[in-house]
Amino acid sequence: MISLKNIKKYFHKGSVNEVFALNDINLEIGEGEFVTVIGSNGAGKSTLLNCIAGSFLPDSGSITINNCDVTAWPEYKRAKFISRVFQDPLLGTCPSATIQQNMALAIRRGMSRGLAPGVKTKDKPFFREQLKHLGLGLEDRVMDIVGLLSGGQRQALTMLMATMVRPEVLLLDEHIAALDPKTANQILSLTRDIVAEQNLTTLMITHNMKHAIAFGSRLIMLHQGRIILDVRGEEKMQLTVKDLLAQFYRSQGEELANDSLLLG
Ligand SMILES: Nc1ncnc2c1ncn2[C@@H]1O[C@H](COP(=O)(O)OP(=O)(O)OP(=O)(O)O)[C@@H](O)[C@H]1O
Repeated sequence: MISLKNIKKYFHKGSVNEVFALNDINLEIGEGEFVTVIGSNGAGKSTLLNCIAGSFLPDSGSITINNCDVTAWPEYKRAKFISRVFQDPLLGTCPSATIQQNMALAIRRGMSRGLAPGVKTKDKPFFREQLKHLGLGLEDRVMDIVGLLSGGQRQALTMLMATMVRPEVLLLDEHIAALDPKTANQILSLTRDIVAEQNLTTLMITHNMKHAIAFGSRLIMLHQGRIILDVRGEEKMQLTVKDLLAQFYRSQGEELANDSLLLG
């Protein structure tokens, strides 16, 4: 479970370029909840994930994961709880190492790394079994250098590696945005299966409103650093892209109304 209380995050505070990226975020995410996160460019989506992951610390507020206050923890210390998959498939893997060397690193998540661990003979059948689940034939290519894989194959491997040791929290930062539509759908299905099998607490940023509605158990919309929509269950299932667009334009309209008030 994740709990964010009164999270505020500024960039360039006190300067003319000041940005209020997260404006008093309060969010409780229960164990196994799969939250899709939408919002316009600059709404604060990545900043929210960065604050949870510890990529940077909030200016105020607190973050707890499974009742452990991690607010002041640096990113590397939170890594024992959190796995993250980015838009760029290059970021989740070591491209110059083989598939099984990458998996050997992933299986040691949260443990002290020490010197290069190498691939243990006893782990090899497990790696092949895991790869087989992907249905991409990668189980027959364990000695291939990861840099040779296509973006989709690599992102599938990244998803596998991110969840081989069950994380308490899975953060997906537009993880399908760089893929063609067919591959994106395959990775989304894989995501849904892994999240369901392991009952993972998950946040997934997407710009695709259809995906935001179809996937996950809860949907939040951010606008100017605030949560302006938070729906789950039946209410989420009834949502349409039209509803989301209406909400989106309403938030933009309010902004215009405020501006006109100010200018008036
Ligand atoms: N490291 C940073 N330094 C300065 N400003 C930043 C930094 N990171 C984010 N911002 C600013 O904070 C605001 C929120 O950015 P963020 O990346 O969280 O938005 P987003 O919703 O993820 O947008 P997008 O959909 O375009 O990726 C933006 O105005 C952005 O310019």
